[in-house]
Amino acid sequence: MIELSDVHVTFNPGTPLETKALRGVNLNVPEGQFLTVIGSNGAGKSTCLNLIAGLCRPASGTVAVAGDDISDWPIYRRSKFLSRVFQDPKMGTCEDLTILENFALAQGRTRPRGFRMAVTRTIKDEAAERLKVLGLGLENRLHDKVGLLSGGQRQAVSLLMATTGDTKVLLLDEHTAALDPKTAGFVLELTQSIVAELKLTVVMVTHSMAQALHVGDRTVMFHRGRIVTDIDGPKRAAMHVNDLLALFKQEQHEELSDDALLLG
Ligand SMILES: Nc1ncnc2c1ncn2[C@@H]1O[C@H](COP(=O)(O)OP(=O)(O)OP(=O)(O)O)[C@@H](O)[C@H]1O
Repeated sequence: MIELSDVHVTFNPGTPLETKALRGVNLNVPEGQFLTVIGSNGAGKSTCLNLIAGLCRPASGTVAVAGDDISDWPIYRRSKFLSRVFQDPKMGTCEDLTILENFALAQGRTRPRGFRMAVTRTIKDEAAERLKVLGLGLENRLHDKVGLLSGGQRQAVSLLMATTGDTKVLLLDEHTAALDPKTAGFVLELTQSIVAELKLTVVMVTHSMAQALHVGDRTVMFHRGRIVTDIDGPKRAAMHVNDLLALFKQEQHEELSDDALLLG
């Protein structure tokens, strides 16, 4: 479904600030797979998501989705099948618009020439139906401004909005990191149930090694712009957080500082 072939991304090339953020990344994420991505600070995780989302372009190599080389596609063209949820709950929603208006906006996401924000009865019914599943009573607050919601409520709404329409690929950029543990657990469970229901292909960046191992089907670890570990199946199922940490140290021949990765 998602295929990165020998991708290199370099920021500020040819200047003293040159940074090789991705250095020959090969990654094939099959349709329906839930991939978790972990790595130390500056390893290239966000750059990888940016590359798939179209926020940066490869210096060389290709990015393909469903067999199409999308390396040069503009963001709006990708948004027809791809969406993203960020760490900051404020990033996924417009606080000055109501919950319903935000849903209408999400529906318009797939249209290339600007968005239409017409709130039709269908959108209202769909929004209410999907919000009801959250069990937060938000289906009765369709006309409340999103700015009134808590961070967790807002992130749950962001997730619903990101998975409206024809979304096939979901990119999660540490989307539970800014939430308290209980709310993070709720949003993560919601994520897993939506992904299973809609059979989405997912790339989730996390700093939590436990989350990386226990959520999804496969885990890759980035270090200095390269994928250094790629585990799935029984090997991954039998692995504990400490094993993953040991594997990282073995791959890198170096010690990790405690703040580079969260062990919990
Ligand atoms: N827009 C940019 N301009 C210049 N350098 C950048 C830019 N974006 C990222 N970088 C650099 O590229 C490297 C990879 O950054 P990236 O954000 O992908 O890492 P990360 O693994 O997501 O790290 P973190 O966990 O700290 O968010 C880093 O050295 C970073 O400073």
